[in-house]
Amino acid sequence: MNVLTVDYRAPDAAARFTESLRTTGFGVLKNHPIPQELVESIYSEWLGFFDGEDKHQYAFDPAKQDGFFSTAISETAKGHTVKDIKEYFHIYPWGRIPPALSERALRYYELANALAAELLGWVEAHSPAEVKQRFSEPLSGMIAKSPCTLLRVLRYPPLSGNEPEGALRAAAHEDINLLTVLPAANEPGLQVKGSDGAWHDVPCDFGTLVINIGDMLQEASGGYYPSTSHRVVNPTGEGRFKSRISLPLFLHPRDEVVLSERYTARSYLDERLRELGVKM
Ligand SMILES: O=C(O)CCC(=O)C(=O)O
Ligand SMILES: [Fe+2]
Repeated sequence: MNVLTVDYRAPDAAARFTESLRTTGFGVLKNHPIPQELVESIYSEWLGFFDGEDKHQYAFDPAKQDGFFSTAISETAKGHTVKDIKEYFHIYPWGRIPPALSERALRYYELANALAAELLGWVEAHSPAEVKQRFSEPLSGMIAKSPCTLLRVLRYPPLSGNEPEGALRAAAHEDINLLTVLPAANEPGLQVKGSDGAWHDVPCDFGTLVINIGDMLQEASGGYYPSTSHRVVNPTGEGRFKSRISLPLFLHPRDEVVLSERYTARSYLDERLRELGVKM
């Protein structure tokens, strides 16, 4: 398992980054264009939000899927029975966002979206012809102006010691979407499963960006790009008393985008949300 950390400004960045995605499902970027002070201020203002009571006024809307998902209702990963130890807020530009937190979150949403479009261009340019011809349109076009792209602010609370047996911060899962952009979190814990079946720490130097393939890109590429299992393990030692904040942007194609002969983006997503138990 070799998740590469690639310098965004290096001349061979696109090729090396795409190679890392193809072999591991993950790639890490340093010297990327997302300002670290923006990420850090989002972490700190949302930590305050999760620590307060206001969040309960934003209870998630089962139809629209925006808003606050408490630890009591947060998802159970596909194939698992215990809930993850996490709470989170789903941000869509058209959805509810606490007014005091909206400016930075939306700025991040825009910047990370633009970077994701560029990275999808890298992926496409470095795909073999037989993979490229499966794409119903350019990958970057699939996400352009998509109202379905979701920014999730996640807060993994400190551990109380009363967690259910076997519960993890995030149980092993694959992401549903095309591509995920995830700034390194404020605490470690993210692991990816190798083809050897073992769990490996994803490089998480603060300031880097982690990018991973989701199921929709695996589907659209006929399996050429793997959507690999990953998880967030529980901290030990001093880390048990700390919250972990992370900020994945899940790049989702517009509903009508054709992923494969079997699925559009919408039909694929609906199937997966029903499996997660967060949609009827
Ligand atoms: O918190 C993390 O580092 C990863 C979160 C994740 O994998 C997810 O929400 O899909
Ligand atoms: Fe994930």
